[in-house]
Amino acid sequence: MSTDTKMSKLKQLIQQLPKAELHLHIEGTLEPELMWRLAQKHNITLPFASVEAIQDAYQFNNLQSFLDLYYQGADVLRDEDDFFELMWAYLGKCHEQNIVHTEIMFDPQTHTQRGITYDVFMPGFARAIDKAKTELGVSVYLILSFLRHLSEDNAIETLQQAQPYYSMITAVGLDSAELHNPPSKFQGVFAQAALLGFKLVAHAGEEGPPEYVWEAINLLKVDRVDHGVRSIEDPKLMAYLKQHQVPLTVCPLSNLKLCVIDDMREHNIVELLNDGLRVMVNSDDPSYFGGYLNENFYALVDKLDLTEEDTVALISNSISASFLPDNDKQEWLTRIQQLTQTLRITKHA
Ligand SMILES: Nc1ncnc2[nH]cnc12
Ligand SMILES: [Zn+2]
Repeated sequence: MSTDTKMSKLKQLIQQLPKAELHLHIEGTLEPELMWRLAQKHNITLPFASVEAIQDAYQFNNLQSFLDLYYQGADVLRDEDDFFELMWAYLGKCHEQNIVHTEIMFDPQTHTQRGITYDVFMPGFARAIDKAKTELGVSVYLILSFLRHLSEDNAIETLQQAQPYYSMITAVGLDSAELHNPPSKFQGVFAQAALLGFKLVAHAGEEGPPEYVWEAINLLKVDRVDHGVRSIEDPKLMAYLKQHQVPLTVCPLSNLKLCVIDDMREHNIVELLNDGLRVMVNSDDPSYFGGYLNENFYALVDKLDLTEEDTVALISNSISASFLPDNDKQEWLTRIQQLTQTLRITKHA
């Protein structure tokens, strides 16, 4: 079989296998077309002359340069229908890409800080999630994510304001500008969230040092680390992550777009996988980074010679590292194995 045929068969396998996505910011799925349409709907003047000009502005040199545009973009989200449309568009993508389960982060403070309350965005999200469950068969958990450039007191207030919606929320998370905002700053609010029964995740080791990953584990007691790619700089941390099978929700196109790496060929995801860590592929902010989940996988096939075995392991990890109940995980893992046998590219004797 030629290399091209093998690569295209692998891409078919990626498309066809059921997958979970565990690191996705709903505000990061706002496509330029929807941003443009909502700006017109609400009479908002954008600093862009056209949809193409928005797209052209998506050139970043670090996390902060992206965050500036991302928070500005989110300003077009004003009423319940806007949040419905945003969520519904992403869940339609999930259906197209065979993402059967997704654990979605949302940033309440991005909205409450501009006077948009939980009573606006949560019902919009709920409507889209219910519709996707019945019409598309996509299952959704929500992760309330705190903005780490704001204070811990503000995070505590944000957690309290969410109280009427606790039953819709599975976990809390930590995102935004990582450097100079270490996990230790949020120890109190994470302890409160744990007492309330929420699962815990935090971005760490994206731009920040391995020390931040240690803090997320030891001080915040997270169940998963978002990104975590800089863990590779600390052998003791690598050994810990392997021993405890702490999931790292890795986002290849994001790392490339935000200059965490200079070239996809340098990405360490396959190395982390081969070192025995529980890593999987995610899209982070697909509208801004040039691709949804499958496009992230395709980039690895094209640039990192991803094998069939690696692919199946990454996809299986997306299920096993999810917050789904164990019996659901088992069903999906069995389904992945069965389908892999049927669709097998490399035939073994
Ligand atoms: N990649 C990322 N890192 C930190 N905060 C984010 N918010 C949205 N995407 C993010
Ligand atoms: Zn992220």
